[in-house]
Amino acid sequence: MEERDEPILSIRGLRKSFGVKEVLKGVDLEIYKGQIIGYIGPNGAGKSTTVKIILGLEEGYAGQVQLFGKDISTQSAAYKKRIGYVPEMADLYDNLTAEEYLTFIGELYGLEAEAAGEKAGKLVELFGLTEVYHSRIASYSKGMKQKILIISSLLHNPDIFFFDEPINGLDANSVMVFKELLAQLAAQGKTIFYSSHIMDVVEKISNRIILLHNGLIVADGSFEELKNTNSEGTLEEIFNQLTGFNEHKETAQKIVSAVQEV
Ligand SMILES: Nc1ncnc2c1ncn2[C@@H]1O[C@H](COP(=O)(O)OP(=O)(O)OP(=O)(O)O)[C@@H](O)[C@H]1O
Repeated sequence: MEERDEPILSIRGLRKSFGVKEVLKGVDLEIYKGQIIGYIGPNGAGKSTTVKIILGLEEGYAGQVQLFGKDISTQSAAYKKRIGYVPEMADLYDNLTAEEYLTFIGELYGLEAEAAGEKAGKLVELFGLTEVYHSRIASYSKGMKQKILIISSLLHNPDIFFFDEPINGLDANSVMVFKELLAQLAAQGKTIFYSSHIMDVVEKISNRIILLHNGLIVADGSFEELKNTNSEGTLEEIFNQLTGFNEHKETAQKIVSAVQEV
């Protein structure tokens, strides 16, 4: 068993407002090495905002965020080299080839150009992209671009990963590889923070699920634990229950009526 005394990520009383709108209203979290956290919540709940604060991309918050045992507001930016990040939407440098882009990213993370190129080449092959390695990213399909983002997050062998809808656009076989990759990375002691709306995937891959709703954590536990404390069966149903939503049929009917009007 891993030593679990020291959390790798610790968040206390995190609050964040945009104008008069308070998005995070006091989030408390302790995350340990080797955990796969499914971070879920309705649209606009504040999931990306939480991740951006941890990554140092969003300032002006109240509360404390410690990563790798130190407050992120006082430690040097070097801590970012221990983070792998797949954002939900990314501007890839479309005019570059994957080789150019990945070598560049590897260098940003402190790898030597040659080592970065070699590692990128190996990962590109394992992700089945060798044929297009020297083509411009602009010519890639959606799933191929997503694989490049995933490779970018892995290149520098980080200790913690933040994935935001990482399997967007991946085909079924690639999803299987990715899910297995998460399990094996976690078994190596890597920590994974996985934000997604695909409930059946979150249910299967996470060993801890955290539900953010109206700026607060309203559920935190393994899927089994959530099932025991809530009457419903699947994670989708637990999500509906905890966010107080049961109007999908009525809402769909109203949309159909609105579409058919005039
Ligand atoms: N830069 C910003 N300026 C103003 N409001 C913002 C900004 N960033 C986020 N917000 C607001 O904060 C709230 C939370 O946004 P956030 O992107 O964190 O939600 P989310 O849980 O990731 O949602 P989704 O599931 O839709 O991706 C939303 O109401 C959003 O409009």
